Amino acid sequence: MKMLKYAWQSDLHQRIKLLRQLSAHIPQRFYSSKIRNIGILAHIDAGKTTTTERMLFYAGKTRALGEVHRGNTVTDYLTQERERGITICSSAVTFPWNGHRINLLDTPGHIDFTMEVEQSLYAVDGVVVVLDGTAGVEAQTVTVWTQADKHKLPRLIFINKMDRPDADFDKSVNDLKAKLETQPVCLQYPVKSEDGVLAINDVITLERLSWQQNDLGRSYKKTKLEPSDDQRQLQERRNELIDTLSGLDDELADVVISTESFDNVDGALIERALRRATSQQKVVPVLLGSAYKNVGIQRLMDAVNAYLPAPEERNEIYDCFGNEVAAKVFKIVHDKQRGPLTLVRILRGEVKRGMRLISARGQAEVVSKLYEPLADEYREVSSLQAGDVVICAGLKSTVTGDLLTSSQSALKNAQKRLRQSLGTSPSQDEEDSDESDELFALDPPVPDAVYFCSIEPPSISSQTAMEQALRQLQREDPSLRVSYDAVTGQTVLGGMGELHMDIIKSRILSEYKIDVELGPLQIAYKETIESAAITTLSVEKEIAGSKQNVSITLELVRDQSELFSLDKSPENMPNLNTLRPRILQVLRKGSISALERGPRVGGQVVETQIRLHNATIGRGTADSFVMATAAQCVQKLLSTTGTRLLEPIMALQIVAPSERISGIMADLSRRRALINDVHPKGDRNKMILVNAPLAELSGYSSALRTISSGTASMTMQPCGFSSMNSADESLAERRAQGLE
Ligand SMILES: Nc1nc2c(ncn2[C@@H]2O[C@H](COP(=O)(O)OP(=O)(O)OP(=O)(O)O)[C@@H](O)[C@H]2O)c(=O)[nH]1
Repeated sequence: MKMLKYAWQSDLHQRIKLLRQLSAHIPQRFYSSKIRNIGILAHIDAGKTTTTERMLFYAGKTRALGEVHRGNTVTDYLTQERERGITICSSAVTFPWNGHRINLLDTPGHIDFTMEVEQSLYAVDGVVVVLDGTAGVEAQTVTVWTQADKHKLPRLIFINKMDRPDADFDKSVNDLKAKLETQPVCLQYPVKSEDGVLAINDVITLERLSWQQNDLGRSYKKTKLEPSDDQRQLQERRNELIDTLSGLDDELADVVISTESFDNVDGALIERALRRATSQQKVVPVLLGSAYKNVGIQRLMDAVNAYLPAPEERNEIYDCFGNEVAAKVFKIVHDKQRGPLTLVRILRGEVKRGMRLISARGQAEVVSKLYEPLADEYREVSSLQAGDVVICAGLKSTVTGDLLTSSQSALKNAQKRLRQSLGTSPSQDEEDSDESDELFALDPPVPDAVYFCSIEPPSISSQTAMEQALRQLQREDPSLRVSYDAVTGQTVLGGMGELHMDIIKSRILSEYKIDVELGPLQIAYKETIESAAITTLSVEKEIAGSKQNVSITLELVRDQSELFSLDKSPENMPNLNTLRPRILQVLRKGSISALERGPRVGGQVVETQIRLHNATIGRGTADSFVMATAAQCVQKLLSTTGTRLLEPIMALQIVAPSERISGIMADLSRRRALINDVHPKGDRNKMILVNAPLAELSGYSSALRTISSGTASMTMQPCGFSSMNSADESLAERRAQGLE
């Protein structure tokens, strides 16, 4: 079975063997219009894994149909995934289809793993978004859609679960327009027989497609529709499709104008126009089916070949790199013998063995070896081209999400061109890494941690090994935060949720053989100052016979534009002008480090700017002393001025029968929730859109089940941080101290 599971496999050979199936292994001469690198994205439980299973089956890659509820699917291969019936880490499968090779990444739909989805998008050229036909566009659909937007990825929609009696195709299509503001073009419509069996009317061919169930949907019948109301309606829909496309495509428009009729437009011409319009993201083709009942999957695969772009067709957003090398790290895997292997999608240029690559963060690395995963062996190669996915050995500090280029100047030039194309003004301080990162905007944003917990090794002797494991895991998964609490002496993990932490724990056990203990999960509050404050700290010490002397004046102000700035008032400028850039960097680093842990609950201090008024540094004073004094000065300011707590807020979408709504709302109001909207959803249901503090939502899904007698469904995702009243703050503080 050919598949790629690049997340947790410890055996290098196995991993490479599987990796070869991603597009990288296609030698340049075959590497062409016949490859499709696609991602499959959806809200949790929409049916991605079931759809992928069918694709593998019909492509002849598996002999039996895997089912999520039986725990025997190909892509959900981890014990945790199979037990829980959900996808946790991206996995990729490859299969041939009608002379093409489709490399498909199945991504997690659970909110804890949004970062995983984000990384995968750097490796694909197009996306299939799966909707649950009974639910339409859901919360996580909007999230993944926005991610695909950011990557400018052409998309297809597959409206799944159309076998279910409560599925509503038109509602899902309307949702696409209303909630995703996209232009869907329906290539198919559902038809159901009297006994509820799903078939599909094909708009382009005017055929009815009916799947045979005695061969698990391997074959399907195409019947030309005889003149009838159905046929006329479908013809009208075909005309509408041509009309829409001819407004977007010159070739089609020319034919329509010259023949003065829609009837003479053949299917191939429509498909070509559709391909161009999809690639340019002017339209999104919509298909439908039922993965579970084996209906419609082959046509979805046909559509992937027909309408989603080949790698070579989708590079324009990386034009800012010209002919220079640009490559994106989308996954790091660790191998015991060979160390970190970096999976890279080459966006522009050619990556060569021995090449020096620079990350957008300014770190230089040398690619010691370059592998093209080919045939049954991974094969060392000397170079690979744009569009390929390759494995680089030797990159030591690169992290998932890094952008690599061939030189600092290539990076700067690309940044300049990107700025121009984005229409943003040049940075005043080109050296300021925070700012250039922001301008470059090619790094995936790392979501804020909303939970944290302590992590302890089984014995002191395995502390170093645990720290090493965490460092490696962090390179792979930037949404995992690791810090050290100097007060308790504990290592602290920050992350996206309970599942995220659980997975980290089980990875440390399975991959590093350390049985770590996690402390209770706690909410990751942030802190912010209430009002501006200024202070001067002068420290003088003798260390190893050398006199250390620093006097520094810092101010804290409420401002989230920059973390650190210079007070450029006339009285301070003469002093600041005497400070070397290196010393400024040291002062900056030291004072910013103190914002990592606020005085109240150890939360990150945000929306706070440190302003340097002046600094006097004695001759021979060590940088480390300057840095520590700057940090101390900020700590002093924070504890004297005091901070307010900010708590993580979750956005919830709750759907329940109308008669249950009042009970749910009453419960929500006890949870300090803010109801944003309540609107009808279908004939019998209502949807509540609400923001509520994470602290009030512990065990909420089971509470909701009880209140609604199991009739309500819910999604939630982090939507920012909000201030709290004093009573809630004190409660949070007591909880953080373990007093509640
Ligand atoms: N009736 C019906 N059920 C389906 C269909 N497709 C999937 N399901 C069921 O829906 C549930 C979720 O399916 P999955 O394939 O795991 O969904 P997913 O999107 O991969 O879920 P995550 O990976 O956890 O995000 C399973 O119980 C499937 O059997 C369908 O077409 N019709």
